[in-house]
Amino acid sequence: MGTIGIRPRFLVVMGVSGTGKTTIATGLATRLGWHFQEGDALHPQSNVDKMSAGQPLTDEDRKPWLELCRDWLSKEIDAGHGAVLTCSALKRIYREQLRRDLPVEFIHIRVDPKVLADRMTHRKGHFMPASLLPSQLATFEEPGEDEPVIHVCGEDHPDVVLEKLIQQFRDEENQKELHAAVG
Ligand SMILES: Nc1ncnc2c1ncn2[C@@H]1O[C@H](COP(=O)(O)OP(=O)(O)OP(=O)(O)O)[C@@H](O)[C@H]1O
Ligand SMILES: O=C(O)[C@H](O)[C@@H](O)[C@H](O)[C@H](O)CO
Repeated sequence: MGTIGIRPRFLVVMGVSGTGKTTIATGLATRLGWHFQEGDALHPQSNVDKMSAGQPLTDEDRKPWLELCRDWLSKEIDAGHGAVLTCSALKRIYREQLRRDLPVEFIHIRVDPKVLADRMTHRKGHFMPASLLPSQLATFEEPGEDEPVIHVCGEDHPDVVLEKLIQQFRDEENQKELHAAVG
């Protein structure tokens, strides 16, 4: 158990660009004392160059990047330390690659596309141009019921999202303890 009674989890904060993945992932890592990795920092330079030039990535471009993301998660799992990674994880096959043989869970941040367009237009110092938002939205595959995904509303204040997530983690711990005591 961690310092505030929450067992280590291995989370990918996912969603199209501008949904607030970095904001939520760093907030969780700080509050829970878990390790954080910015998925964007693992992109090969060729991917960053492509996106900066306004070209969407292909499955082939994303494959080696997703493997680096999975390697990071795998190392954290071996170390047993709670960990949070940001990664768009837009398609089911990408999410399957990330969690292959690993106890990885996803937090999907939903935001209305109009709000996203506004955020991306006003964001400074980021390589991702707002012009790539339509391709992000077109590529995105809604996670299925069978995928280990928690959905959150990315239009709420980040503090509200973080409070709800941590409460949900606590509730799940309590449920488990109850089952163990009863069963
Ligand atoms: N809940 C929120 N409400 C309002 N603004 C937010 C919220 N979360 C993030 N933002 C703002 O939206 C912008 C995008 O946030 P952030 O960089 O965390 O998203 P991201 O999903 O990591 O983006 P990318 O994948 O493109 O790197 C930032 O300017 C951030 O301050
Ligand atoms: O799969 C992708 O197309 C990429 O990961 C993008 O989503 C960006 O890296 C990220 O969102 C930065 O804005």
